[in-house]
Amino acid sequence: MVDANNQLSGNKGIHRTLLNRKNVAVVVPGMLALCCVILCPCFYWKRKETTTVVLAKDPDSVGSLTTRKSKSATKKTPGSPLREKPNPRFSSPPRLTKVGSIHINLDQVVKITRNFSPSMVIGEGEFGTVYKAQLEDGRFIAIKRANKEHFERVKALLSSEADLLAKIDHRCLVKLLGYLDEGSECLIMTEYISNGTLREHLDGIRNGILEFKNRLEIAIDVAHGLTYLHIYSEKQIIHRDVNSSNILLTDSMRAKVADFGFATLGTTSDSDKSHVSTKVKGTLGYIDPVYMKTLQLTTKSDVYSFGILLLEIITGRRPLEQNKSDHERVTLRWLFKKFDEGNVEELVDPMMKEVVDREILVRIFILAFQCAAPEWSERPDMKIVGEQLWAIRMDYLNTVK
Ligand SMILES: Nc1ncnc2c1ncn2[C@@H]1O[C@H](COP(=O)(O)OP(=O)(O)OP(=O)(O)O)[C@@H](O)[C@H]1O
Repeated sequence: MVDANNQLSGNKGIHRTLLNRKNVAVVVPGMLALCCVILCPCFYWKRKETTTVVLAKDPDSVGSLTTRKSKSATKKTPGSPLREKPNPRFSSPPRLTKVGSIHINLDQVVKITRNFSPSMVIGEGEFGTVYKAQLEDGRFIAIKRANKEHFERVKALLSSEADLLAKIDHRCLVKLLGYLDEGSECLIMTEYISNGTLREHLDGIRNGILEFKNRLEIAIDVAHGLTYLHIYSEKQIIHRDVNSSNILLTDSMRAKVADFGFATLGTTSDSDKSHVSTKVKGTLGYIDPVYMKTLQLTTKSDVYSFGILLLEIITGRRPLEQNKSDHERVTLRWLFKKFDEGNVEELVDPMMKEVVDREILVRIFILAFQCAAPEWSERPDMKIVGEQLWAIRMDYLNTVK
């Protein structure tokens, strides 16, 4: 709660500074969102082991979205040609036992995970344990197994995750391979991504320190993955939990967006609705303040989270730095203040070895601040963000030739 207050009230100061400078607008309506945090009965905070604070995952809301018109809504995201032609495969909800490209029964899963042996565990999430296993054809897969505690609720979450994952196919998004709901087991199987999470790399606990070029390319991959979800997938999908622990890296340092447990369908191209109304979910520090305040969700909420992620990628700092002094705790606020004072180079992750051209850094910071702007209308679409990052990457490569 204290952290939320800091995050939100800190952002208010940024608002003032930006308005003064007539620069990029980065305003987060701190007090209103703070009131929302305090008063809104629809959500509560939960502390994860990692010290990241997340909002409670509430499977009760799965599939129960309501829609209404927004006064402050931005333009409707254009529908993609793909969305105009419904895919008959998904015209009705997929039969969950048949979702994905591998068909495997529980006995086979038990066999390849050695009866869910602890030695096969590669991760623990809030709602399940993740195992690495090898199929008979040699492929490695990740298997998320629903916790037995609150099983029915967790099952609903995994089923929703599988349902959404079944609709997507993009190299920057983790691919669903199978889903199994049998007796007291509920399992979701995805491609195995071998090189850990982005956060682990930023923390330097994987091999080596991320080079600047890699950081840019990771950001571009995430932007492409989100662009696909927002405008090219069969139905618009809003991820709602873009954060550095949900970005998985391959051995060749390509990024894939994972963890669709909070993801939800957005508006349809033939609808006049500009947003969906739904309970607040996400990871504290990355959640769009407009969404927190209004409970209205659009793709621009993912854009906000992406802006926070981009700052994290360049600076190495978490959105909320619990152990820093008050004025440094909310990274967005602190970074903007420093940026505004003209200190740009010193904001870059100190672990990074390269010296990056100031102009390149300025462009990235401005883009990130724009993504995290206070109003939806001030935030660019993910597609534009990806294009701008790509242009920055090209210019960066020219400076190091
Ligand atoms: N497809 C995958 N390939 C490789 N590792 C994975 C894969 N999916 C998950 N993991 C590992 O398992 C960990 C837990 O993943 P999971 O999605 O369950 O939880 P989380 O994102 O860390 O937290 P939460 O579910 O509570 O938001 C990840 O941090 C990652 O290290």
